[in-house]
Amino acid sequence: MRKEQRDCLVLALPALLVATLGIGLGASTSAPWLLLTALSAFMPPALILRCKRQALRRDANAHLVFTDALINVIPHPIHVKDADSRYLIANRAFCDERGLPHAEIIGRSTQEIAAGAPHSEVSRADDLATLAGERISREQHDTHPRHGGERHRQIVQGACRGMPERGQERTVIVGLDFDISRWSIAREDLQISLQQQRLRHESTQAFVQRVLDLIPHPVYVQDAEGRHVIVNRAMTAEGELPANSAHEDTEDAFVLAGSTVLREAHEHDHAGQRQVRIISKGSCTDAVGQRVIVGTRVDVSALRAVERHLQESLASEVALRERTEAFIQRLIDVIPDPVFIKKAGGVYAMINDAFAKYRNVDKQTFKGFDTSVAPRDPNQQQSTLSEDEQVLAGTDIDKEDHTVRQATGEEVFRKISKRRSVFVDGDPVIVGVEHHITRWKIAERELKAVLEREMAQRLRTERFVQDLIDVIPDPVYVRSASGNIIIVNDAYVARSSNSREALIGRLPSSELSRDEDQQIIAGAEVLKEEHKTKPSTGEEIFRIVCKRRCVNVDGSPVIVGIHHYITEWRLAERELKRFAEEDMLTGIANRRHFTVEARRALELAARHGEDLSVLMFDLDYFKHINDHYGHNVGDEVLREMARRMQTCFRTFDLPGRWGGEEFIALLPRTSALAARQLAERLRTYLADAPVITACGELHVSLSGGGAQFRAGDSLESLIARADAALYRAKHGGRNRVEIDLAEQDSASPALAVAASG
Ligand SMILES: Nc1nc2c(ncn2[C@@H]2O[C@H](COP(=O)(O)OP(=O)(O)OP(=O)(O)O)[C@@H](O)[C@H]2O)c(=O)[nH]1
Repeated sequence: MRKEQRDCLVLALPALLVATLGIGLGASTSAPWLLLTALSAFMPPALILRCKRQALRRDANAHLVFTDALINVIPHPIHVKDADSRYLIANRAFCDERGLPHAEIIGRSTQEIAAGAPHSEVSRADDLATLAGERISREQHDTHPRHGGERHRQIVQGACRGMPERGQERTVIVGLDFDISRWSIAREDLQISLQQQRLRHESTQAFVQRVLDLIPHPVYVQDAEGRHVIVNRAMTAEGELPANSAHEDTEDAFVLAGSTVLREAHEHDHAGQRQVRIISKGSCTDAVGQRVIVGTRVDVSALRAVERHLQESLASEVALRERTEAFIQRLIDVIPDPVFIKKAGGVYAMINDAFAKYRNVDKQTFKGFDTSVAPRDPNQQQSTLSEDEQVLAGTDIDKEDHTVRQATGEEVFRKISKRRSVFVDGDPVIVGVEHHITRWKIAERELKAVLEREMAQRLRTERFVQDLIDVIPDPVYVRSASGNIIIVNDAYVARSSNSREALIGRLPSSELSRDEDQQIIAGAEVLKEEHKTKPSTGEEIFRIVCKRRCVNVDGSPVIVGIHHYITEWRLAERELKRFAEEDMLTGIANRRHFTVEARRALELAARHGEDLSVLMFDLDYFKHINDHYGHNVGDEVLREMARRMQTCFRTFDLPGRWGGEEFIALLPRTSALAARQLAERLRTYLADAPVITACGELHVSLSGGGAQFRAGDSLESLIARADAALYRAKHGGRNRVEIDLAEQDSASPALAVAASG
């Protein structure tokens, strides 16, 4: 017997033996045969056959011997006890187990055998229970009495009737003590393995449950009978599921057969709200090999609502875009110039009526890059495309285009502007406007011709004006409103130390002139005389300055000024005046000027009640000087007489030559006595200081007479009284002064004033 067969026999034997005992103990009357029959189930057929042949050849006693031999073959402890629990039969394995010889066991009771044994034995009570018909079958765990090893045993015991003894049959106890240590250990291992497998299964199930619970949508696992074996938390939260419809049952059958389901379900929830779910079903094999349905019910109501909203928004956007495009179309159609919107590659997105009319195309059907619109010249076409690329890159194009129509020869001027923009569909586009400026260009051309003519006319006018003012001998200039010189004539340049070019643009040097120019621009006129003396040369300059506001040929206000130089006139005038008022020989007032001034002084004196006196002088024996030294010397004496009069008299006195060698002096605010003192001062001065002439020093004297103005006096009467006094001085001996003192108040304040002067 091979080891595997033996192990199999060892493992299967207890169960079969128990079964055999259960059957045999109640059914057979021949114990050996019964036992043999029971054991035959565990024995090889050859052994059974041999046993049967031996049994047939021997008698009944021999059966017991055979039984002993037979049970000794069995490696497990087997015994047979009588009703008193004494061993009748014990096989070799039993004896070895107890460590006792067969002889020491047979006939002894269980209690005797077990006394002192560490392991427990079947008790007497068990035997009695067995004898009463109760079958004992229990496992026992103890320690081997000899080698101390741990062991597990299966104790099986039952009652068996019919054992012959002295012609009677008695009931015996048949027991089996089967070592199941290996089997028990294997069983424990199996239990542990099963426990671990169960824990793993539970753990896996828990993990699967947790995973499914994380899914926010309902997920379930359903077996073939329609029972939900797993549902996730989201599914549980939905409450009780409605029963499947017939259609769903059919659907589930297909799913279990391998189909998959993915469909949308429209339902209403408990609150009556419309729900949209995505139902997904598939099948798989579960851990125990059963086909199950795995289903999900994803609520996409919110997504569908968003989708519906998006669709509505999209439709609205499309409508808005269409309305926008229509508005843009209407807008650009209003523009009288050709307008186009072009995409990359020369594709026209939109054109207006003016563009369609100018290019002779149908606006509604015209789309894309039309060769009839595109330039016919390939080079020009390429140039246009290149230009469009620049515009799309961000470069603005502003250019003028001039073409001549071949058919009519008509000139066309256009101002083309192109800009980059973004169309309503988001594409970058070129917005172009072709502004037709033919009329303006032709008008400009004509205007330019007119302007050139006008410019020529203006140049001629300016030339004429320049020539005109150059004829004027006086300096003439034209200043702008801001004061800059814009035109000067030759006379102005001639009087200036600067060139004409240096003068043009120059501003007035003085603030006064600038203010005056502003007044003239405002409308004032200036006509004035200026008198200047050049510091460098002392040259006197007289000029009449005339300024007036005029309008230039270009329409701007200007200041036209002319400097009329009258220096010669003023000097001649001054000379004439001198001739009219001065004595030509002596330079003092002549008789006419003296008379005019004297009359005015008499009027003032009479009006203000002031003193006024007149002195008259006559050189003594002057004829002798003339005669002796000549008239030139006489003239020298006369000039010296006049100089000394100017020396002796006050600044407000007026000395004059009355005629020949006669002199006169008008003394305002001077009394007669004061006049005497002045006359005496002159007389002594002349008498004491000889006159130096070409003929040497000459001693000259004078005679003087004076009179003070009185009420009612005329100039003639006053001079007459002075002259009378002079006459008295002449006749009184000459070189003396006589004053007309008749009725003169010597204590008058006027006299005191004259004396102090
Ligand atoms: N050199 C010169 N002599 C003049 C001028 N005017 C008059 N006489 C002279 O003055 C002289 C005046 O002489 P008279 O009238 O006789 O007076 P007199 O000689 O001064 O004598 P008495 O007056 O009496 O002292 C004349 O001989 C005139 O010719 C003049 O402008 N120059």
